[in-house]
Amino acid sequence: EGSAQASSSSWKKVNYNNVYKDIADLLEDENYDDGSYGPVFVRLAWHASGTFDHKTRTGGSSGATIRFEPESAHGANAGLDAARQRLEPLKKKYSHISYGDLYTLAGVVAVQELGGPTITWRPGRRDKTAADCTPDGRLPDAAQGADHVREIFYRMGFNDQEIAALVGAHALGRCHTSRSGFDGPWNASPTAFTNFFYTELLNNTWVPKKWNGPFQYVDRESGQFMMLPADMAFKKDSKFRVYVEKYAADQDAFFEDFANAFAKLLELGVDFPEDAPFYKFKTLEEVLP
Ligand code: HEM
Ligand SMILES: Nc1cccc2nccn12
Repeated sequence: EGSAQASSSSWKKVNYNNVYKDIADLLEDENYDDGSYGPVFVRLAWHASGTFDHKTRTGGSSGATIRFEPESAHGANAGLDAARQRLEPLKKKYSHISYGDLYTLAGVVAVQELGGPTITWRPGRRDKTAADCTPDGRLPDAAQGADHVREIFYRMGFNDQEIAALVGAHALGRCHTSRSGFDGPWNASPTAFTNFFYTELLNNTWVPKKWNGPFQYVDRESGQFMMLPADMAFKKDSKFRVYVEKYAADQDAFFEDFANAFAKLLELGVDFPEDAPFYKFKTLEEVLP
């Protein structure tokens, strides 16, 4: 998956409103997971960006090195080839777009089209080569708790409030034993961007799942839904819990804080051209009511 090394002004040759619409048209597929590529697009955008180290200014969403081995083969990135392959035809169609811009924009489209807040986004990420891949271990380990989560996200430059807002994206999608090894749906509506991650985390009784896979939780009420050990850290840790309770009680507050933190995540490590415009895209529904 090589790409013509974008010149510093390639980004000006792309109509991002058209790219938004084409990505939105790719979302639905009744034969994929719960009927949408939205959740895995959000995970691709987050993993492409979450490698950033603010001390060394390495990693982050400029470069899109997640598309190359060894990074694409890191355990945390298992399954993301499904998202990259779904988006590949758009790289062909919009030859001047960078993978970095394409992958992050796909995350924006997914959040917005699944009912989430408007995410401000800028073009101008420039692709790098496989030589610039980041080392493994920069993304969080779901088997660990609050101290590890803080270590990973403080390294990116986030605070507790931003971390607690970001994890609300677990309202989307599911775990796959073939990818992370964890299993299962977490809720009956995994393709709706809501504050349900927080309400379910707080309102359900979560007990260890009895199975021979990795340690995870299941809700005692239905026995159907899951939470990761790292998810439970947001309920157990008193500083994170303050935000979990705030977002469970107020979806608008969650949307506002998520929009700010997700926009910041997707810009980690990028030196944007100073004339790159900020976009606030309309959803398909707003354009074609
Ligand atoms: C707090 C640390 C986090 C940990 C330990 C974590 C871990 C995981 C794991 C193990 C999965 C299941 C992967 C699979 O088997 O397919 C997953 C899925 C997902 N994660 Fe996270 N995650 C974290 C934070 C985030 C953040 C910050 C975002 C986005 C802002 C995010 C978005 C998602 C989405 C959308 C899915 C569903 C993907 C799908 O359905 O294919 N996660 N996460
Ligand atoms: N959707 C999803 C993915 C990964 C972890 C998780 N915990 C709760 C929900 N959830």
